[in-house]
Amino acid sequence: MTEDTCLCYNALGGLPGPYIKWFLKKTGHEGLNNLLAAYSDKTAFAQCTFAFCEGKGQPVKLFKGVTNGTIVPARGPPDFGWDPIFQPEGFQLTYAEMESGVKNTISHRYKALCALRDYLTGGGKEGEGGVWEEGDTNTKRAKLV
Ligand SMILES: O=c1nc[nH]c2c1ncn2[C@H]1C[C@H](O)[C@@H](COP(=O)(O)OP(=O)(O)OP(=O)(O)O)O1
Repeated sequence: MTEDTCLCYNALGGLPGPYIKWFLKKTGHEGLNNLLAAYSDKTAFAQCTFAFCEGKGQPVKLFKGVTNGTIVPARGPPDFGWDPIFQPEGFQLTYAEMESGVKNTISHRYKALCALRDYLTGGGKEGEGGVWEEGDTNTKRAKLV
């Protein structure tokens, strides 16, 4: 099982997406805001994907969770990733300003894990906002969609 997290700006067609780790490292929170300076659309979505394979020759299954939000100037403790610049839809707080107990009930990772949990416990194809689909057994790395 493996996991990957993307932060996708709608104005940029989904970028930085899986490259967010390196954009964050090189440009910081301010740079991540500046990327959108030329666009009025500041919306973005956070996506988490767990890839799970039962064994050799078995299909890779992808469990995805998406949380929509807006990119804002950094607010809150700068302890974790891009949490200070992501304000989820329906909230006045950034991920960083929220109690972790609140973030953990709305986050992209929570939704992906719900989908994985539902699959492993024999639940339906859709969890609490998360979905799963089959990947490609021939790829060494799970394909992110
Ligand atoms: O909920 C989150 N809230 C804010 N930031 C977050 C979150 N979740 C991951 N992050 C950060 C860590 C890393 O800068 C980037 C991609 O995460 P992620 O793909 O899991 O990176 P990683 O450290 O596991 O590295 P790698 O994929 O090369 O194994 O976003």
